Amino acid sequence: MDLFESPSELIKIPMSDGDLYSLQSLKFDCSNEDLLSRLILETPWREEKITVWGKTFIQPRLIAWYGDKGKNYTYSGNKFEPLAWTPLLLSIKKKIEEVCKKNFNSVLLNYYRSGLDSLGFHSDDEPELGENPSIASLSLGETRTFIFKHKKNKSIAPMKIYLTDESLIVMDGDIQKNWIHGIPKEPLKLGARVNLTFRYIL
Ligand SMILES: O=C(O)CCC(=O)C(=O)O
Ligand SMILES: [Fe+2]
Repeated sequence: MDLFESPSELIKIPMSDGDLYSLQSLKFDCSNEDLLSRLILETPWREEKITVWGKTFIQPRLIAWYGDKGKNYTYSGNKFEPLAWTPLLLSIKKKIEEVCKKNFNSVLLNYYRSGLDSLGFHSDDEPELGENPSIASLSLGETRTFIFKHKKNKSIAPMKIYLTDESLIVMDGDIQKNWIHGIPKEPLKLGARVNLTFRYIL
C-alpha cells in the first residue's frame, strides 16, 4: 500500500449517542471541479418555501430531489415527487454505495450559492427514512461548517465539522434521534457549494 495514499474507507468520528463517519476525499472519473459545475448547470434547481410560526420564508438555498419512482418524501413540510435519476447522479450513487456498502434510492441536492445561503438546524428523522437511517452526504466546492447540537444533553458541547471539497460524511445509528445539525451562514465565503445527501426511503 502507498503510505501517502489517502484512505479509501470511512473513518469513525468519535461522538456520543450517534454514529458519524467521514472520508476526506472521494474521487470520480471526471474532476470534482467539472462535477460541481455540471451539477450547478444541469440541475433544475428549485427555491422552496418554509413556514415557521405561521410566517412563510424562502429557504436560503436551492434544492432538487431525485430518486426511484414512487419514493416520495416530505421535507420541511414540502412534499417531493422525485425527478428521474440522471446518468451522472447514478454514477455518483454507485461510487458512494461502494464506499458505504449500502444501497440508496434517493438523493437530495442542496445548492449553497454563497456563504449567505444556509440550512437551519434539523434532524433527518422523517418516518419514511425508517428507525436509524444511514445518510451519506457528499460535499463539492466551498468548505462549509456543519454543526451538530445534542437535543437533550446540554452538557455535551456542539460539534463542528468542516465539510471540505470532495469529502463524504455518513450519519448513522441514533444520530438523528439525539442530535440536530445545520449549516450556518458565513457571509465572507463567496464560493458555491453543492451537497448531495443520499438516503434510503422505505
Ligand atoms: O449541506 C449539507 O451538508 C447538509 C445537508 C442536510 O443536512 C440535509 O439535506 O438534510
Ligand atoms: Fe440534514
